Formats: sequence, structure tokens, C-alpha cells
Amino acid sequence: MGGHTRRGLALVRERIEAEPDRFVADFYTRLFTIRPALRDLFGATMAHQRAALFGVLDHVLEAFPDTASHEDLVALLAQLGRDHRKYGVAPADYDVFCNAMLAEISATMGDEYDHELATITTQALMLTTGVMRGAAQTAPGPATWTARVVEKFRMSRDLAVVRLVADHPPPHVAGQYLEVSIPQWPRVWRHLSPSVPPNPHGELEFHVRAIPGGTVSSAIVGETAVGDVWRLAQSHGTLTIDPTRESVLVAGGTGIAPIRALLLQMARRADTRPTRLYYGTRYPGELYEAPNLARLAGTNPWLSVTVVSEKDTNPWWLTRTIDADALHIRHRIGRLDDVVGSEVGAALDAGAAPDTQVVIAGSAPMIENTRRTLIIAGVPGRMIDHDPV
Ligand SMILES: NC(=O)C1=CN([C@@H]2O[C@H](COP(=O)(O)OP(=O)(O)OC[C@H]3O[C@@H](n4cnc5c(N)ncnc54)[C@H](O)[C@@H]3O)[C@@H](O)[C@H]2O)C=CC1
Repeated sequence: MGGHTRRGLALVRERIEAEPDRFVADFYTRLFTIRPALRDLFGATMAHQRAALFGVLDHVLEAFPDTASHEDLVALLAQLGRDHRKYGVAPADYDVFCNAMLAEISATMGDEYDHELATITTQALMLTTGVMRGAAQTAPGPATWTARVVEKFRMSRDLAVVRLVADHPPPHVAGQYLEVSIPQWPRVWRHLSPSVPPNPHGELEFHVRAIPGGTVSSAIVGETAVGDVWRLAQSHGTLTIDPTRESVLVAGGTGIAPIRALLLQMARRADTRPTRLYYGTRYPGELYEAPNLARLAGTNPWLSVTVVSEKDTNPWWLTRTIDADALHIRHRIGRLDDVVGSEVGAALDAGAAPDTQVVIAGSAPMIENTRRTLIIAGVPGRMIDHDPV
């Protein structure tokens, strides 16, 4: 595609980026004025929606002029289209969306929006909505599934484990996360990783920490009760274990959920390679999964478990304790990335297999720091897997 397309769309991005909040707010006002029913598809707070919309629009305008990147762009938009099925977006809504967006861009650009700029912007947005609509229409299976809460455990003041049974198990593989919506916040979707592999009974378990100021996570920890019906949608994520390699798995806090699902999946195989798990929290009393993991290691000799806590004692509000010696697992004190970096580095120095696979799950800063520390310790970056941060 020509340089004029690149320059034209770069100008559009520049004008939109000058006032992104106003642009997105005015766009949604325009959209809901044209088709008021669309407002009902979104949850009460649209902050996340607004940021996501801006991110995608910016990405489309940047990637569209580069035809070499169209394959990736189309794959991303198709995924987005499938994801939007859960909101109940109808095919005709995509035309309304496209027209409202073009009108908002035109209003923002003013006199600069000439015929040529209008043509290329229209092409970019027609590609966007066309791919999304097509992928949504051809996606197999239902857009959402339901699951009923059958058990809930409060592990600490801000952490809960919730067990559910789905009518029909949503398609996913161990290590992936699902889009989840709870009755207390209908139409608001969050990502949660089941901590058990998919099974024919539709049993699911999620681990949730209430984020300070968080709406959905706080409602799950504080209000979710047996009998609640949750909605589940698309699965995402590519965390997998290569069964031919040794592995090191690193889980920070509730990041243990997808890692536990992978471990349970690995336990079904007869030929699982040696696996070292590092499971870290801030305080020893937060290591709620330690007993389960110790039991798993007790019956699966390929697994060794090290739990790591930043502090060696609990604050007053944590009453749970763990006795690592009694569980026959190791307990190290320190930040997770420091402990993993020094132990994996020492193992490599002592001749450990350099093609060991590493899988990390946890918060974005924890993933980034652990990845960096491991690369410095000598682990090739291509051997380190984690979900996008
Ligand atoms: N609930 C779920 O299904 C899943 C949750 N996650 C994510 O996992 C995270 C878990 O959070 P919390 O339970 O609050 O655990 P947390 O953020 O308190 O972290 C616990 C562990 O991570 C380490 N850590 C924390 N910050 C670090 C940093 N900046 N650099 C290096 N290490 C660091 C700590 O040393 C500790 O071992 C959340 O961000 C959540 O989104 C990831 C996958 C699935």
C-alpha cells in the first residue's frame, strides 16, 4: 500500500491521540444515539471497553498500510469478532459501528478530512468490521455457556476458590483462561483460568483475589454464593507443556490456577519429564495451594515443589500457616523472581538441560521480572512461555 495511505492514517492517529478520551466518549455517544439498544449490550462501567476500543483502533490504523502484516491483523480482528458474540452484537450492528466511527473521525479531523483520507479510512474500517462480522457469523458452537456455583471457599480475607459445574463444558484446554461474567456484574467480562483440566462432568474451579477497588473480583470474593449462575465465553491463551522436555513452572499468587491445571493434565501421562514448580506469595499463610501440590508431588515422582514467600511470618489478619517440612516440600524466602533466577541459574551451572521449558503465570510485573531474571541466568528467551502481559 502506498506511502500516502501510511501518511494519511498516521495523521488520523495523531489527531485522535491528541484527545483519546474525548474521541472515544464522543464516539460512544454517537453510536448510542444512532442505535440506543446497543447501550444495553455493555456493562454499567465502560472504562475497560473504552481503553480496549482505542487500543484496537490505533492498532488497525497503524497496521493497515503495511500489507505484510495483514495476516496477523485479520487473525486479531477475527478473534475480536468471535469475542464480541458474547455481548449479543448482531451482524447489522457492525455497519452502525463503522458509520459512527467514520463520522467521529470526520468530525475530529475537520477540514483535513479530504476525499482521499476518507477513502482510505473507510477501507481500513470496512476491513475491521467485515472481518469481525464474518468471524462472528462463522464461529462454531454457542457464544456463551452457563455454570452453577456448587462450592466456595474463602482462603483469606481477599482470596476465594470457587467451584462450578457447567451444563456443557466450554471448549478449552488446560492452561487457558476463559471469559467469565457473574450475576452481580452482568455484561462485564473478566479473564479467569480454570485450575482443573477440562473434564466430561463440566467441573470448573477458579481462584480469585479481590483487587483493591476491583468490582468483579471483590464481588466474587465477598458475594458469590452457592447457586449463582455464571456465564462463560471464549477461551484464550497458549500455555502448554512440551512433554518431551524437562520443565520449570513458576506461579505467582492466583497464577497457580492455570499452572495447577497443567500439572493435573501432566499427571495423566505416563511419560512426564522432570518438572520443578515454584509457587510464590507474599506471606507464608497465602500459600493455600501448598497442601494440594504436596499431595500431587507425593504421588508423581517427576514433580518437585518449592514454595516461596517474600516474608517468613504472617501479618495479623492471616491465620493459616503452612508447615513445608511436614508437607515434604521446600520453602524459600524471597521475591519469586529472585529465588527462581538464582536456583535455575545454579542448576544450569551444574549441568541442567539447557532446553528446559519455562512457563510463568502471575501478574504482569512478576512475569516481566521473572522472564528477565531467567534470561540473565542463561535460559534462552524462546524457551520461556507466558500469556501476553
Ligand atoms: N486468577 C487467575 O485465574 C489468574 C490470575 N493471574 C494473575 O496472577 C496475579 C496474581 O496476583 P496475586 O495473587 O495478587 O499475587 P501477587 O501479585 O501478590 O504475587 C505473588 C507472587 O509474585 C511475586 N511478585 C509480585 N510482584 C512481583 C514483581 N514485581 N516482580 C517479581 N515477582 C513479583 C511475589 O514475590 C509472590 O511470590 C494477578 O495479576 C492475576 O491477574 C494469572 C493467571 C490466572
